[in-house]
Amino acid sequence: MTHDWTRLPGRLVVVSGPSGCGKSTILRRALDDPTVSARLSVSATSRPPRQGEEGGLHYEFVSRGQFEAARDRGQFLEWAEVHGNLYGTPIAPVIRSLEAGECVVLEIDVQGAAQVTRAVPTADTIFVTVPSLDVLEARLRGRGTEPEAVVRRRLDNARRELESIHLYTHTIVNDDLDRAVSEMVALLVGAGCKGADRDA
Ligand SMILES: Nc1nc2c(ncn2[C@@H]2O[C@H](COP(=O)(O)OP(=O)(O)O)[C@@H](O)[C@H]2O)c(=O)[nH]1
Ligand SMILES: Nc1ncnc2c1ncn2[C@@H]1O[C@H](COP(=O)(O)OP(=O)(O)O)[C@@H](O)[C@H]1O
Repeated sequence: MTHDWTRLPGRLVVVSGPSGCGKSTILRRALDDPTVSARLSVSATSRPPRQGEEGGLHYEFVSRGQFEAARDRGQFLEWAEVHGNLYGTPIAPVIRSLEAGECVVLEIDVQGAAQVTRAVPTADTIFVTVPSLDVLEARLRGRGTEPEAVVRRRLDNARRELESIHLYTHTIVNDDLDRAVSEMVALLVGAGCKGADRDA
């Protein structure tokens, strides 16, 4: 499916960063800010749900077979295998939002981000990083959502993901959370994702 993305009035923003850097925490707070108006795209994944994760809200949880069938029908804007699981952005809701002039945020990995920027060169890209790999390790372990082998795999991948940081137009170092959230809010507003409480 090819689309003329430049014709769509909405804005597309891509956010990436290694597992445990804090991108979900920052985005949850930034998207709640009244000066921001944006919708977080819900990805499909073959990863099993973590405790507390809800299908349709955090992800659409599907089997590997269901994911591959949807991918082969062209239903994803981008997709990638990350830490051994498949993840993809359903294309139809993104187009609907962009046609309606809305702002859509994709929280996706570096491989997916490269696919999106090839298809939609006008997309804004934000990389969330951490002050050091030790901090990343502490956050990932502190979150307590993954078994040891999965934590190790995610830390190994983090080194490779950090090599792509220069491909992004903006970077946020998530040291102090409040500051990182303020920076995300400013970048989203700057990208055109303005809420009603923001002057035009
Ligand atoms: N390419 C791609 N990556 C995704 C998508 N959804 C999530 N991801 C990425 O997959 C990675 C793992 O996500 P997840 O298992 O939720 O772990 P987390 O990053 O520790 O919260 C992260 O880098 C996400 O940004 C998607 O639709 N496409
Ligand atoms: N600035 C910060 N300082 C300390 N802990 C943080 C900070 N930002 C996030 N965290 C914590 O780090 C862990 C990983 O954050 P999360 O948002 O799940 O990361 P990601 O979505 O990038 O995998 C969570 O337990 C979160 O509460």
